[in-house]
Amino acid sequence: MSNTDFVLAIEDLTVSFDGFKAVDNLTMYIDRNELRVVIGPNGAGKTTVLDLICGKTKSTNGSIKFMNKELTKLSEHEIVREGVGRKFQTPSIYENLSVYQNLEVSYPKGRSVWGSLFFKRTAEVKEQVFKIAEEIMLTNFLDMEAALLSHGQKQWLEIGMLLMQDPQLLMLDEPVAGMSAKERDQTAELLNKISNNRSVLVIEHDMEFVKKIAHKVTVLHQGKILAEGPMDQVQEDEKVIEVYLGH
Ligand SMILES: Nc1ncnc2c1ncn2[C@@H]1O[C@H](COP(=O)(O)OP(=O)(O)OP(=O)(O)O)[C@@H](O)[C@H]1O
Repeated sequence: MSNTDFVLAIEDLTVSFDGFKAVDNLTMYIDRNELRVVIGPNGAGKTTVLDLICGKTKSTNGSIKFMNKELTKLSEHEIVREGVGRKFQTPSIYENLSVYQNLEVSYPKGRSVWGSLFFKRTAEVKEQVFKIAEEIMLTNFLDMEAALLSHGQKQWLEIGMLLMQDPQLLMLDEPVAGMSAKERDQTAELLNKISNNRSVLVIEHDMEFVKKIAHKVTVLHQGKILAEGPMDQVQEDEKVIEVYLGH
């Protein structure tokens, strides 16, 4: 396909594990600043789609273009460098470092235009740490050891660590699992803010949360798209009710 304005263009994507197609000829497009949620029953292929985008799993067939660049041939590290960030379900923060230090170590090395001018870089990193800490609601916790944060705060910190790299696409697998109702609301606000200037792709089972964040919803079933559109439209879809929402 020729160049497009989509941040992510997935076309005819298939991955087969010993003949079993976990993702089957999938085509989907994500716009700039779009917040897309992928829903669907267990085993539908949702996590596998994220694994394929971030290069953890290699496709059998098809194309994944991120800002018009083909990702399927790149390594996981190269894909991160292109600007794709992924958060897994379990937080992978440094428990014995402070919130500040966790954010600081996540700043990409060599990003600074000042190169070896150490003091300039330090100021630049610091500014970014404070900006992100405010975004993830942890300004008052910067000196706290990460181990002492609540479960929800740890999840936000990990989102913040990804934001330090300024990805153009952020992918999150069940970001509110295990969170309190208040933390879920705050996470919805956070993701809405984040998608003001980047695209976000979320897998989620919590439909109340999905309603609060999704611009559009893609329903996966047996590796294929069952339905796609705004949440209020998708939740009225008979096929979707039958295989997923009605359960
Ligand atoms: N590396 C692999 N090797 C073999 N089969 C796999 C592999 N990864 C995923 N699968 C299979 O592919 C199917 C899709 O799994 P996937 O984890 O993507 O589903 P999911 O929609 O994320 O489900 P859940 O909601 O339970 O997380 C499952 O049947 C799974 O067993």
